[in-house]
Amino acid sequence: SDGNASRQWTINDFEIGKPLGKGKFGNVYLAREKQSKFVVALKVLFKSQLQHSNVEHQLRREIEIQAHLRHPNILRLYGFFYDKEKVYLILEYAARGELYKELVASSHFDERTSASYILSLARALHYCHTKHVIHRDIKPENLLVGLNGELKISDFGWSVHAPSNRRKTLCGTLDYLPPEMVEGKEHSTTVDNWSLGVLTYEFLFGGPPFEAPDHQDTYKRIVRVDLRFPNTPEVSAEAKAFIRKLLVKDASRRLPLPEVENDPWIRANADPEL
Ligand SMILES: O=C(O)Cn1ncc2ncnc(NCCc3cnc(NC(=O)Nc4cccc(Cl)c4)s3)c21
Repeated sequence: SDGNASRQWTINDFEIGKPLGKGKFGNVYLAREKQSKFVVALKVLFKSQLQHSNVEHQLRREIEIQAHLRHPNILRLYGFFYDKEKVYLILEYAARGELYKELVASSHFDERTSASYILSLARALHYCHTKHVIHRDIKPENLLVGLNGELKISDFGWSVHAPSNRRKTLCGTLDYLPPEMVEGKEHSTTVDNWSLGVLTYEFLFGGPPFEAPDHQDTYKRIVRVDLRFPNTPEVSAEAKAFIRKLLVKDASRRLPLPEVENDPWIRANADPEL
């Protein structure tokens, strides 16, 4: 309930468990709130590093945005607290960790698994877009898996309100960015539609579509929409047709997210229980 979100937590309210992951700004630990015995993930961020990288405003925006998002496929940010040198994010615990590890372990997903994940993602992103929130950083590392295999979009550290021309300092990979963002132009919610297409390709083929030895080559392949499909693994024509509906240079012509569930490939392959 929101009653808890606003109370002042301290680190002494939690028992800290095993580290779940190591990040650029700090680590994530399994933790349990002592009174309620509620299990969470606790991300510990060092203020010094946040200040050094000048991202405090981004963190504040993330906390603000996440406070208003409630969806089964969006990882909850229950609240935060801080002490002299650290900021702590109280996060929903995703018991099966990063989807990325499963993708690497199996090299690629089959069409039913891929379509089911993509449908969940489309619904979560459409929910964000109805609240004028663009995630902007949809990639396997930001997708977590819950106890029952359900997908959770996480890390709204790069999200903004639409429309935006806020530069995404291209420190990370360009692979998931649409042409309008790599070109630094104004962009809107449909940047996430593009990323959904990149992700579909990566689930099915094991790597992103515009991968290249260096930034410049990736940049060129994205702005030219230089999309090629390898002959292996074997992928259906319907899957390729679905990807082509999202990887469209003209942002206004990308498949709208509410129409994803009516796509023939999604209908034929996504788990109807979703
Ligand atoms: O820990 C792992 O590696 C994987 N793992 N495994 C299970 C699990 N369950 C829950 N969460 C996990 N990880 C944290 C996911 C995040 C959610 N939201 C974030 N936000 C953020 O980092 N914001 C942020 C940071 C620094 C600067 C700025 Cl500007 C913004 S990180 C889990």
